[in-house]
Amino acid sequence: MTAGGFDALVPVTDPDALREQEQAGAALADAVRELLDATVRTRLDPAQLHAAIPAVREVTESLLADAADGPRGLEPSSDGRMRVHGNPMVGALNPFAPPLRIDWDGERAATRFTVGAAYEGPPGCLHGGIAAAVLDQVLGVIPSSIGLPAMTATLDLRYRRPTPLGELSATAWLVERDGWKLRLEGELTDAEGEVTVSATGLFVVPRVAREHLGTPTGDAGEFAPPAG
Ligand SMILES: CCCCC/C=C\C/C=C\C/C=C\C/C=C\CCCC(=O)SCCNC(=O)CCNC(=O)[C@H](O)C(C)(C)COP(=O)(O)OP(=O)(O)OC[C@H]1O[C@@H](n2cnc3c(N)ncnc32)[C@H](O)[C@@H]1OP(=O)(O)O
Repeated sequence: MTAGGFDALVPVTDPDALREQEQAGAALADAVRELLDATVRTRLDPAQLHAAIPAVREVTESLLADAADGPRGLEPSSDGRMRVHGNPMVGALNPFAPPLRIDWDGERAATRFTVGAAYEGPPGCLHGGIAAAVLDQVLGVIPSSIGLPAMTATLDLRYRRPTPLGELSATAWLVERDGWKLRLEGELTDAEGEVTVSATGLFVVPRVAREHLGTPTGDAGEFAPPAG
């Protein structure tokens, strides 16, 4: 990802060790993403499917030997930015995330990504809820990148044509700012360049974030914790 529009960062004690941890976690997520895709696509017979389960469970048990009790929440990254690593769209540690890698320059955000069998809704096409999640995330990056971390208050979608699975892109842009409210628009586009879904969103800086303004991170919708 590119840097955000401002550079408020949190101090990281040992960035090299943290980077190594992040890279290993992301590599594991990549491998599990392949497993997810294979699980959906496999045509092995019932006995072969049952035979695969113990090995998968063994890996799960090994990972749970040292795991958080619940969601990870906001954590500092090796680059000093706060991130939700479990985010289902951009989280580096989440195998369900495509993952999106969103570039932004303040008032515009864009991503190219690939979706396969695990995201299928209508046959051969992207599930509409996933399209909504992608657009929610891409629109949601912009408020943070201009220092106004905001939550989705409304998200209106127009599904213009089916979105084929495969390579896609999404873009979003700021239309208007009115105090703590931001109006954003965006589009999901297929590999042929056809717009398949268009979105309009109202994002509102929540009261809790208003108290923390001045310490946003500029990253994918996260904000820094309160000082002290
Ligand atoms: C558990 C705590 C979490 C705290 C997180 C804090 C900050 C995080 C910020 C960014 C990071 C978040 C996510 C990552 C980025 C992208 C991922 C995609 C985004 C999401 O996935 S995000 C999850 C889905 N999202 C929600 O889960 C929101 C649930 N909801 C609420 O949390 C409140 O509802 C909220 C915050 C929307 C407003 O509440 P509030 O109390 O802060 O603000 P308030 O009511 O004062 O409204 C101020 C002005 O906005 C107007 N306004 C409000 N809502 C409106 C609406 N729906 N339509 C038209 N106008 C609306 C009012 O009319 C007033 O307008 P005016 O000033 O002109 O009178």
